[in-house]
Amino acid sequence: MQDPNPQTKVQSLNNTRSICQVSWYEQVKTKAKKRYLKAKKERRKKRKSEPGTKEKPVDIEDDLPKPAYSEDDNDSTIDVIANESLNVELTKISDDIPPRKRRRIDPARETVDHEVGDSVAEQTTELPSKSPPPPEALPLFPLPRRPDAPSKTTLALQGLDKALTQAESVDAKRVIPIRPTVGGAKDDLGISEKSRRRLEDLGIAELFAVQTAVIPFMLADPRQRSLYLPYNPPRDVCVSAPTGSGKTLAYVVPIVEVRLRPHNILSPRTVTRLRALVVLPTRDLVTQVRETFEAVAKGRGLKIGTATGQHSFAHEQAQLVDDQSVRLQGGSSKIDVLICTPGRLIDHLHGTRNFSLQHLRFLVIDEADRLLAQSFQDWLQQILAATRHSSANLSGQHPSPEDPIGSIAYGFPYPDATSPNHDPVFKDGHGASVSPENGEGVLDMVMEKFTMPATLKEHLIVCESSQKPLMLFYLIRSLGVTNALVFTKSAESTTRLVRLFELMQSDEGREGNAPLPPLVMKAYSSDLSPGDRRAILEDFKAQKIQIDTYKPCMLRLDIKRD
Ligand SMILES: Nc1ncnc2c1ncn2[C@@H]1O[C@H](COP(=O)(O)OP(=O)(O)OP(=O)(O)O)[C@@H](O)[C@H]1O
Repeated sequence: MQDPNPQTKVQSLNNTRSICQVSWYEQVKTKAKKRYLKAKKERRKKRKSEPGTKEKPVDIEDDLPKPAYSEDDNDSTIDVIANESLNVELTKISDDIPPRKRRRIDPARETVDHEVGDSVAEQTTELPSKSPPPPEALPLFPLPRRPDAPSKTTLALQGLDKALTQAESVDAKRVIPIRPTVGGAKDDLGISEKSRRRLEDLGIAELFAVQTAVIPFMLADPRQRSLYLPYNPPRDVCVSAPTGSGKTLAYVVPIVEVRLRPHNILSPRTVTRLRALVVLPTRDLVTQVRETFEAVAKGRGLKIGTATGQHSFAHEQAQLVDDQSVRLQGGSSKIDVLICTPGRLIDHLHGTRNFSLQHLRFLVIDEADRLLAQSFQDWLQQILAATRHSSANLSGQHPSPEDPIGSIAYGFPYPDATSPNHDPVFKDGHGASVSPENGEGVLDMVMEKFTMPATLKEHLIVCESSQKPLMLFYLIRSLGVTNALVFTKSAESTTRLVRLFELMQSDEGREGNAPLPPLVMKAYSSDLSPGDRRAILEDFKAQKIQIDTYKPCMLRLDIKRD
């Protein structure tokens, strides 16, 4: 019967064919497997029969490539055929070559190997391995280390101005003779013969430490000696040195020298200009500095003026400027040097027509640490503004070209606050015994560490504030002090302390104690007239007064004792 559906026939034929294929595959697989197992058995037998060979827990199958005809693998006839031939090959190889042995790892030996190093390398090469031999010794990496902490000095100097950290420290004991010794090296102080003679007349035979640093800095370069510096930028210098170390002369001598150099274009002078301005905190200091200027510049024709408020404003104006009737472009001046207090200076900048700082060559801020603590009317900024351009905005004058101005700040530890220019030079005259390289000299100064005279003895009594006068009196009496300066904070407390001391002294003999030598006490303050103040000082120097009470910052005392 003809199949109604020819497709069904074809399919049944196909089914028959696939059954045949499976049975053929099973046959081939069984044969190959048998051969493989047989070969394996023989290999085992052979190994056992070899003398001294123990059965090892080595599975050769692990080392050899796995046959592709595993029990689970029945998906491809071609694979089976290929694996069959592979198995034959493998059988041959395993018959000829002893099977590779799996290396047993002995932990103890492994440790020793690491320690031994070279021998490990030898043993490793014996092992059949394709990996490159390990390096003989691994490089040692440095262990992490805690960085050294910066020194106290480095930390303290952080953020300070370069000029301050690189300050030139001057040895306090350094002196230079005014006149070079016969046959000695010629000095480079820059002081003229005329000035040397004048200083000798004043009893100055040698320059003190701070003067040896500042005077050559301002005079040794011939360009600095000329009045005008058209191509040279102005320079600033900040000086810190102990009281009485000679700072005043250190700026007075260069100013007198520069102004009166014979080769200066204004010598012999035709026009008077205000060239130097010295600012001080008190009238008494102004008077003292004026005396020093007059002494050093004697016979040189230098015109010196002061403005402190001691005289009327009109009187001072008449001293300062020649003509106030009309505005003059370059201003007008009757003096070469002005020594003043900051308040009065600002008054003249605002209120005196033709008073001008535009030709200023030197600006000296003496006692700068105290002066700059007073922000009164922003006086320093006003002065600097008046030196840089026309003071037209202050006294109604017209603009004029700038003149270079160099500033000298004395006793001020932070130069950038005072300096109108960049890169000020700092001279530290405290004579630090440490080297300047390690910055400690500067550090002492920054930390306001004061140098005390070696012979000075200090006594300290801790007491209640109300007991202070009593304790002071006890100290003076018990130590047998015959000359004392007592500083107070105000003129009023100065007077009160003197009164208290007089009362205490009058009470001393009442308890039947042996009378002590009487003390003479005086109050020295701005409440007194200049004449009275001078008389008190003279009496104190002559030891007619045993105790003087002062308001600090009032004056500088120069007392010479034999
Ligand atoms: N080279 C010197 N040789 C001898 N005496 C000097 C010399 N320099 C200054 N003197 C004297 O030393 C005293 C103190 O000097 P000066 O007033 O200049 O000190 P100072 O450092 O300005 O003090 P202060 O810190 O109080 O302002 C003055 O009597 C002065 O005449």
